[in-house]
Amino acid sequence: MFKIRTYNQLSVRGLNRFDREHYEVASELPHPDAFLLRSQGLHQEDFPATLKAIARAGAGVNNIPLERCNEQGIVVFNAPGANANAVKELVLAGMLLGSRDIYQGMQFVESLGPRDDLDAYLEKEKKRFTGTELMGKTLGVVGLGNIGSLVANLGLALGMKVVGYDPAISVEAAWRLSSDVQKMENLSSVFAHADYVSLHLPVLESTRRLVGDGILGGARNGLVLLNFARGEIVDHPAVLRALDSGKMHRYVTDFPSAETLGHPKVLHTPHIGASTGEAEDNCAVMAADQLMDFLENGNIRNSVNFPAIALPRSTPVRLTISNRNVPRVLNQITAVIAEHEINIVDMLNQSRDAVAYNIIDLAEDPGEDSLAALNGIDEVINLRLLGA
Ligand SMILES: NC(=O)C1=CN([C@@H]2O[C@H](COP(=O)(O)OP(=O)(O)OC[C@H]3O[C@@H](n4cnc5c(N)ncnc54)[C@H](O)[C@@H]3O)[C@@H](O)[C@H]2O)C=CC1
Ligand SMILES: O=C(O)C(=O)COP(=O)(O)O
Repeated sequence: MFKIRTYNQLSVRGLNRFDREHYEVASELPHPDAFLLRSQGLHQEDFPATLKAIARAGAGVNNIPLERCNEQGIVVFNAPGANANAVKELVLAGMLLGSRDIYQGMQFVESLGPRDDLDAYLEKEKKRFTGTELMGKTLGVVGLGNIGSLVANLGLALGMKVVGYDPAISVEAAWRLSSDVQKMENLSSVFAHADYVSLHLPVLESTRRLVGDGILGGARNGLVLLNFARGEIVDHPAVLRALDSGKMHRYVTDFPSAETLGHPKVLHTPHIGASTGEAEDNCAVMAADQLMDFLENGNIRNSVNFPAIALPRSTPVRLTISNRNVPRVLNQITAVIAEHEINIVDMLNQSRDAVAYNIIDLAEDPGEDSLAALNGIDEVINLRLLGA
């Protein structure tokens, strides 16, 4: 029986992927094999010794202490692309909120009590809410991954000119991207060319407060900045300065902060980019399927800290071993197995940065002694014996 501890609201369709004969799935579950979660912050959380994997039913993994997971051999999965369309559609709403005074106009209408001259009054006052059109303007997209590539193509469909910047664009994202998207060499060029800039990059040490005074100083006047990525990517005091000076027209963000709340030119949504039924289903189903394949077969798909690896089962006895990625560990592993006179039927070894991972199908059960010897190899982080 595998135990999955859940956090946050997860789609029932995703949770139903786990067959309850073999999986116990609940919040507050002791001795879990895996966590399944959305934005729950884990940085302050101790990990139980039983924990083997964490599946993030979403894209961003800044809520998970990856360094600690690497040290403890915990495999972290995410669900790339599963909520991308939901975010793209909210960005469209954000662009319209930034170009037309929809929100302010609605607030104005709501503030009116019943009055006989309502029509005449609205016709007189509507000049306060004149906006601009998206067509013909330039959209800059920073980060052209699963979400950014959809947003860039959307901009073209709206009749915008689109420029983009991504220093490490993946081959799949490049295939998705229209050739009409103009490539920029750096972040400053995006801001120098664009009327609207939409951020779709992860928060990393290198991207924290990336959008600050320097970048904003070189931006086009009247910039609308859209942040549906993470609040930490933007230097909020710098954004407020740009709004107050008139350099920036609107800041539209899915990440409310104490600094930006209450500013009349900031439009906040409560981190709902991925909050659609469809995205919640897609994310939870993808995360659950990846977890099950890992727990049952040791295969790894869409991990953010371990290599991608999958081997069809060739025998009922499978060993998986995580080790530090240094020379001669594989030799030691195969030597221990040979010393115990067990035949290796099939095996696969992959590495990623400081970690290596092995799937080894054996002709017979290895027994306690050989498992202890394998565990005793200095560089082995952890080991699992999977039955049929
Ligand atoms: N508002 C919400 O509810 C949601 C927010 N997000 C946020 O959006 C981010 C992006 O999501 P996806 O597109 O699915 O991720 P992704 O991994 O498919 O794409 C991210 C792209 O950013 C690029 N990148 C990295 N550093 C960069 C830099 N310094 N400048 C420009 N590009 C850079 C990467 O090369 C990659 O192509 C997530 O990391 C998450 O923080 C994601 C989903 C929902
Ligand atoms: O997928 C992401 O990175 C998100 O920000 C979505 O977060 P959520 O799953 O809605 O809490």
